[in-house]
Amino acid sequence: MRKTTHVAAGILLRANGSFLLGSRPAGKPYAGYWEFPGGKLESGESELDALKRELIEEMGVEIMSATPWIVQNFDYPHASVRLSFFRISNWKGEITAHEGQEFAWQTPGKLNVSPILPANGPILRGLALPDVMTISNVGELGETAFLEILAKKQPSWLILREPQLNTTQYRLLAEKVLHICKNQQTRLMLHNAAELALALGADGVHLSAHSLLKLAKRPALDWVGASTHNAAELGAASALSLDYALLGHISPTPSHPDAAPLGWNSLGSLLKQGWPLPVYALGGMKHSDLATAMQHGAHGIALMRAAWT
Ligand SMILES: Nc1nc2c([nH]c(=O)n2[C@@H]2O[C@H](COP(=O)(O)OP(=O)(O)OP(=O)(O)O)[C@@H](O)[C@H]2O)c(=O)[nH]1
Ligand SMILES: [Mg+2]
Repeated sequence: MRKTTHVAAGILLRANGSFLLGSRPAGKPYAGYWEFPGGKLESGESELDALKRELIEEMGVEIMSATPWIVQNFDYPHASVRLSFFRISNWKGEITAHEGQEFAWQTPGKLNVSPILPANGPILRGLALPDVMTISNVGELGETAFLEILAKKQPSWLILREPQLNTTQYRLLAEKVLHICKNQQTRLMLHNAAELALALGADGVHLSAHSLLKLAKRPALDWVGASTHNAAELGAASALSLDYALLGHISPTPSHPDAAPLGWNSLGSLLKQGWPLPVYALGGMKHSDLATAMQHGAHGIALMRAAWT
């Protein structure tokens, strides 16, 4: 087996969600391809230390805070790389091309530069995911109240998970919810219902861990995510190239009164193993938990009760 080169790369993010790409300088492998600024770890260096050094060297930027994001392994003809991506929304210094590269701010889902480094293609989709994923709560709120709050709050993404409904009831609800979501540009993920999502034209499907483990291939929908509880299930979601995973439950929640919560430390150690997909902290989350979740390597938080109050 050949040696793996460890690389740290930084995603500079502006408040409007746009992110920075740089072109690789002449003389390097894949010159002219677009990438996230960063480079190889030197011996004994941590990923974050390497990233801080590279961003100063390559572009005169001092990182004020960065949170670990996803880890992508990729085999190039010239090297096998393990890329650890960080999200950076707080930095100091003028962005300056110290290596003759070009820089371009990009909008998720609407890239206007090319080509992109092959390892980066799959991860760019993750930048279109929201910090807060919302999960429906018709079960506790009742349908009328839920639909009203949905139209008022207009979340950017919604997972319609209502296990108390039978197939017919769920389909009827999904039709109403989809109508509201289309009007207000909320992306809608149906729960364990890939065929219904295709038939109705919903944005994707969200799988329970149980369904995830039974699947041999990714359902043919634009967006596919899954609920997970441990490394084996995160591994299954990664192997199917899913777009995101929810991981929980992290804090005590009335949804799982008997099961012990994972807690932030276990979430942190699980995510430190490095997964190629964004992971949301789920279970007993409040809006105020977002920063803690991100510091532990999560992409964001998934809210059920707290999303609708
Ligand atoms: N910086 C960076 N490297 C990436 C990305 N995606 C990706 O596949 N790589 C690969 O990771 C490796 C690290 O690249 P690098 O050339 O930036 O390393 P470096 O800054 O330390 O350069 P040097 O070795 O010339 O000093 C390359 O094989 C590159 O193709 C990315 O988004 N950013
Ligand atoms: Mg570099």
